[in-house]
Amino acid sequence: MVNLLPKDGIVHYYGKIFSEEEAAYYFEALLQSITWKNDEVFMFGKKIVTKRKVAWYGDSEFEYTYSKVTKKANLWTPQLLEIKNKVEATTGETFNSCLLNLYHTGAEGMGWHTDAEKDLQKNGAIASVSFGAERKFAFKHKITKETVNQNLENGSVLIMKGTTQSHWLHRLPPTKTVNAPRINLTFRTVVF
Ligand SMILES: O=C(O)CCC(=O)C(=O)O
Ligand SMILES: [Fe+2]
Repeated sequence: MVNLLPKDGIVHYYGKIFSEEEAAYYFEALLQSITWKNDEVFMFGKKIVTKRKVAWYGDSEFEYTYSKVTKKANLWTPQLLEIKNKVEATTGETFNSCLLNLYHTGAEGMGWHTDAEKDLQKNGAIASVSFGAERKFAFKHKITKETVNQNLENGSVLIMKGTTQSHWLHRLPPTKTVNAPRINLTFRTVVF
């Protein structure tokens, strides 16, 4: 499997692991069954409510601090467990929690960041599953500013592991060329 990063981390793109039918089914099922909430984050010291919707799920109703706001996870739904099982079987990694993001249109994205919150296992693998509109995902090296791009297809999975979060930022750039919605799931390992 080729590493998308030239150094300082490992990113594997598996491409589509779900068929078009499975991806369409999961997109609709997640849209309906997940308890979506507008995300509250701190930016420049001010609490802001994002347009993007989010939800946390996991093995237990643990509390999780993300961008300075503490949230409580929901317990896995049947579909989330099916998706998690498929991702674990494909990648050989295991996960105990998942952050879901719902981007209503290409106008919504996520700025440059790392997934290195203190509750996350250090250098643990993070699996990113995408359903719905295809979007560009970008990495930028913190020191050299090198960038790497990957289109995240409907029903695909991408893994970030090793020292990726220490050396590379990532983002989902907003785009004028996409109007359709997208659901992204990032499976993670939270340390209790
Ligand atoms: O939507 C995406 O593809 C990226 C999501 C992400 O980076 C995150 O939830 O930390
Ligand atoms: Fe992230």
